[in-house]
Amino acid sequence: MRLTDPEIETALAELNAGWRCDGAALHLRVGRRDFASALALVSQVAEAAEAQDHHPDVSFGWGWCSFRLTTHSDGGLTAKDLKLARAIDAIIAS
Ligand SMILES: C[C@H](O)[C@H](O)[C@H]1CNC2=NC(N)=NC(=O)C2=N1
Repeated sequence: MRLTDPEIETALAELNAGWRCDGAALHLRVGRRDFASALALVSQVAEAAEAQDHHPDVSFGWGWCSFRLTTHSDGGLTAKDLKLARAIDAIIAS
């Protein structure tokens, strides 16, 4: 069940700074010290995604990671994306 725009707005306000919504997906880009640190974050997020059976699209390189969350089976944003975004926020804050 796709989220409504008000639900998305509320969720964005509750998530940590940095998440952006393009309507169909949530986007977050974070900096890291180097390539190994970026890969370590990707690995931590991958673990959470596997645990939730809900997966981000991921790009990363030396000093940065980028996550894109959408529910492919629903063609847009759902509560599953918010749950994963919260998990990613917690990993970044840890
Ligand atoms: C069968 C399995 O539950 C589905 O393929 C899951 C896997 N991870 C997923 N991740 C995302 N982002 N969207 C999905 O629709 C999705 N579906």
